[in-house]
Amino acid sequence: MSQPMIALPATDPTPIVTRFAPSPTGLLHVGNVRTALVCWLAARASGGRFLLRLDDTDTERGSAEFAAAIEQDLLWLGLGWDGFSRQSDRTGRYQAALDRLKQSGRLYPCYETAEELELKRKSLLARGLPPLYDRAALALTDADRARLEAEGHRPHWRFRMADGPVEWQDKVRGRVHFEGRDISDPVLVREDGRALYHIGSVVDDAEMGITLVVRGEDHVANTAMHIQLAEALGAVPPSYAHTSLIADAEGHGLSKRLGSLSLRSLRGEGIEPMAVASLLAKLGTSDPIEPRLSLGQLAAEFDFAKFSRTTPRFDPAELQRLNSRILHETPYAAVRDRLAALGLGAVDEAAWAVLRPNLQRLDDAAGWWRVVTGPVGPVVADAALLEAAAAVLPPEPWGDATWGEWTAAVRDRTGIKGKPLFLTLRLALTGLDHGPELRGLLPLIGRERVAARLAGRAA
Ligand SMILES: Nc1ncnc2c1ncn2[C@@H]1O[C@H](COP(=O)(O)OP(=O)(O)OP(=O)(O)O)[C@@H](O)[C@H]1O
Repeated sequence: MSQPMIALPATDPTPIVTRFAPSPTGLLHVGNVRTALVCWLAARASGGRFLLRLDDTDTERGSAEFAAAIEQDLLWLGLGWDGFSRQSDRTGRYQAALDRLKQSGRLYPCYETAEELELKRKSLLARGLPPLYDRAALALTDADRARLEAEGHRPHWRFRMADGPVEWQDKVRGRVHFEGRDISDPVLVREDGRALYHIGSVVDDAEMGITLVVRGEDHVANTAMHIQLAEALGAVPPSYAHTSLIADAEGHGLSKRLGSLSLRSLRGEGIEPMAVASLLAKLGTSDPIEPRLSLGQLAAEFDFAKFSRTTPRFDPAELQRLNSRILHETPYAAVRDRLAALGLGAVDEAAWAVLRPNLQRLDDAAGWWRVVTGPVGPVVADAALLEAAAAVLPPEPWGDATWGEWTAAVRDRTGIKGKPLFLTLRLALTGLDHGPELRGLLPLIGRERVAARLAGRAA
C-alpha cells in the first residue's frame, strides 16, 4: 500500500528559544554579528524568543565596558532581546551542577602539571596517535590524592566522556557524528577553582529552556561534548545550527580580541544598520544579496536550508554599495529625527526625496543641503547664457515642472540645448558639475538665490 501524502509546513512551526552568548573580550565583529543576527532571525521567524547571555566569567580578559558595548551594538542593529543574563551572576548554579557530576563520578580530579600534559601529548603525537588524555588520574587511589594535596598540588577537574556515538542533525551541516572515545576528557574546572565556559553554557541552555543553539562552526567539537554533559546532568540537549565562520576580504579569520572589522567601526563609517543586516543575513546563503529595509522582511525570508558550509568573505565594498542603495530607498519618516540631530531639521520630505539618491552615507545630506541653502560660489562658464536664463526665470511658486519650462524657454531664446545648457546651469546654480537632479533642486534653492547665482554672486 502506498504511503499517504503528508503536507508538511514550510517552516518549523515550533517557536524557537535561542540565545547569543558572546564573551565581553572585545568589540563585536561582523562574524559575531552574523551569528547574533541568525539567532535573532531564527527566533523571530518561528515566533520564538531570543536571549542575550554574556559569557563574562573570564574576568582577566573580559570587561564591563566591552559588555556595555556589545549591548549597545546589538540594539543599534535592532537586535533587541527577550531575556538577559550574565554568567557571572550564576556561578552558584554551575557549582551545583559540578557537584552533581562529582557525585555521579563523571567529574574527576587530575593533578598533572601543564608540562607533564604537554610531554604526554608530544609523545602520543610522535607515535602517530591522537593526543587524548590517558585518564591516568582515574587510577589514583584516595591515598595518592591525599599525598598530592599534602604536597600542595591543586586538582583540575575533567569530565569523563562516555564511549559510543554522539550524533545530531545540524540545521546547517546536516548529520554530524562523533565517537565519545575520540574526544579527550575536557577540563571543566581549572586548578584555581574557576569553572570553564562549557559548564556555564550547558547549564544555562538547560535551565533557560534553550531549544536551538546557533553558533559558529568553531564550536562543533565542543557540541559533541556539550551533548554528553547535558545528558549527564539529566537535561535534553537542544538542537544545533553551526554556521560557517566569516572571513575578511583576504580570507583571514576574525577575532574580537584582535579588534577585527568591528560593528562599531562600520557604524563610524556611516554604514546603516540595515545595510549590515541585509548583507550578513544573506552572506553564505543561496539568496541574492539585496537591500532590505526591515529585519521583519529578513525574518520572513529566513530559512536554515539556504545556508551553505563554505567560508563567506566579508567585502566592505559590497557593504558600501548596499548602504547607498538602502539610503536611496529609505523613507523620510525613518530619518527625520536623525536629520534633525545632524542639524538638518529644515530638510523636509520633499527635500529628502531630492537629496537621497546622491547619498552614500546619511551625513552626506549636510553637504548637499549646503548647496541648497548656500552660500554657493557659482561657476560662470557662459555669462551670456546665464544672463539670458535669468531674463526668462519664471515667477514663483515653483514646482516639479518649473525646471522643464524654464530650460525650454532658455533653449528657445538662445538656441543652446543639451549638455552645454544643463552643465552651464548646474555650475552656476551649485558650483559643481554633479549632484542631485536640478529639477528637484531648483524649487528648494528658490528664485532669489537662483537669480543671484545666475548673476555670478555667491548666495
Ligand atoms: N568569524 C566568525 N564568523 C561567524 N561567527 C563567529 C566568528 N567568530 C566568532 N563567531 C561566533 O560568535 C559567537 C561569539 O563568540 P565569541 O565571543 O567567542 O567571539 P570571538 O570573536 O571568537 O572572540 P574571541 O576573539 O574573544 O575569542 C560564537 O557563536 C562564535 O562561534
